[in-house]
Parts: sequence; structure tokens; C-alpha cells
Amino acid sequence: MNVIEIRNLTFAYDKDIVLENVNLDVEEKDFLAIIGPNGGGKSTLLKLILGVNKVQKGSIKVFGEAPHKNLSSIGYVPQNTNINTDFPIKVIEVVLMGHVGEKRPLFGYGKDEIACAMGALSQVGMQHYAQNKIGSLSGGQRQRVMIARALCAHPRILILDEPTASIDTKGQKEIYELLRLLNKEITVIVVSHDISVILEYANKAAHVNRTLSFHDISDKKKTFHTHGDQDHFCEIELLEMLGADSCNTCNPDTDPLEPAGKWREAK
Ligand SMILES: Nc1ncnc2c1ncn2[C@@H]1O[C@H](COP(=O)(O)OP(=O)(O)OP(=O)(O)O)[C@@H](O)[C@H]1O
Repeated sequence: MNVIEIRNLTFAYDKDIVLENVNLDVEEKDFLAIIGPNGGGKSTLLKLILGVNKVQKGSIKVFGEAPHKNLSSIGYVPQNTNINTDFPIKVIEVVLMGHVGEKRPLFGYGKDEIACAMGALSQVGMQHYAQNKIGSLSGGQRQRVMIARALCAHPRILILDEPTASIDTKGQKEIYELLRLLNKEITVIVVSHDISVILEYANKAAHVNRTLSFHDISDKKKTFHTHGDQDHFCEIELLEMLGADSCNTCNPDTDPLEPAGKWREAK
């Protein structure tokens, strides 16, 4: 079942076309990685899916309806959640903010909402930090709390914009492992520049740079070669596949790659 369907979408800020003739199907329980260069239109695409930007040409359907009709089905973790870490707010209070719209923070939250927020914190392994100040957490822990906040409304799709930016390698891995776990129940869409990391977790990849090219990467063994004994998928192969011509981690002169193009036969 498609949870998101995008057809012939073209979007411009004033007259500057940022997305052109984009088509995309996201199925239930997909883990979709959206990659692409700075300014390529990734965040704009997310804002269209979230109903923040209005569709101008073409269509977007979320669970068969216009995005604004299904807002509660999407949990969103924005880029650079720069919570003022000096602000003396507790972790549980940050998560409770996930109860957008329906609740009345001025009059306090009810037992049900607090139980629900604690449940979301347990889902991300942060229940023991509920009473800690948000500013006392590491970047990775803070990001888990932001994920718990998005989970508070029981979304069926979780969208994250650069969730591991400025988090150390160990913290990044923990976030992706958490997303893998959550992906057993819900659809996950991640915008990321960490291509090599995300390829290990995603089953689909969309490269956005004004146009969108889409690839099913669920069978990594067929799609990418592993390097020696290590289960490492090379960015150069993905970039080749996407028609790009540079790679920032692998050296094509020294890496023992099979001849370019072989993945295509395997597909
Ligand atoms: N509100 C806006 N008004 C006008 N132009 C905008 C607006 N938001 C984004 N743009 C422009 O649209 C283009 C795509 O921006 P967008 O933020 O979607 O790219 P991105 O792929 O998410 O980039 P990054 O990886 O740097 O976050 C850029 O040229 C940007 O300057």
C-alpha cells in the first residue's frame, strides 16, 4: 500500500523552479533515504509532503488524501532542533509538546498524556531521563528526545531532516539503529548527507536535485558490492547509479571495485 504518492510535482519559489516533474511512491514500512546536494530541494519536498508548502502543479497524496488532511499521521523531526539548551525545561516537557493542537499546556497535561509521553521516551530508550534538563543531554540523546516528541502523536510515518548532523559516529549509529527498530512498525523517511551510513538502513533511495531519481536498494547484495570482508557499501556505486560523477569516501583508483555498471546486470 502506498502511504505517499507524488505525481508530476513541479514547485517554484516565485519563478525559481526548485522541483520539476517529481514522481514518488512510498510504501508502508519503507525506509526511504532522501539524498542530494545542498539546495537540491530536499527540504522543500518534505515541506510539500507535510502540507507546509502548497502544491502548485501535480499532486501529493498522503494516505490517499491531500497532505493537510492527514497531518496527524506524520511525525516530523526538523533539521537543527536548536532547543535553547540553557532554557530550564525538562525532557518530559519537551516530549509533551508533541501533543500539538489538541492539548492545553497552560492548564497542564493529564495523566494519559504524561503516560503517552513516557511511552514515547521508552520507545527511544530515554525513559530514565524524563526529569533531566534537556540542556544536560548529549546531542544524540537530545535527538532521541526529539524523536520521542514526534512519536507522541502515534504517527504512521516518521520524517526526519538530517537527524544525525553534528552527532558523533557512535550517536549516529544509535539513532539509525533506533530508526531501524521503529521501522518495524512505521514508515521512515530520512533526509541525510550520510550516504554510506543510510544505505545500510534504507530500502529505497531518492536523489533530489531539482528532479528526483528513485532506486530500490532493498537487495544490497545485488545492488552494491561489498568491499572485502566488510559489509561496506560504496558511495561511488550509488553516485554512479544516480548519474553523479564524484565520490567523497572511496578512491576509484585504489578501491577494488568491479567494473562499473555491473550492478545494473544484477538488478
Ligand atoms: N522559503 C524560500 N523562499 C525562496 N527560496 C527558497 C525558500 N526555501 C528554499 N529556497 C530555495 O530553494 C532551493 C532548495 O532549497 P531546499 O532547502 O529545499 O534544499 P535542500 O536540498 O534541502 O538543501 P540543504 O541540503 O542545504 O538543506 C534553494 O535554492 C533555496 O535557496
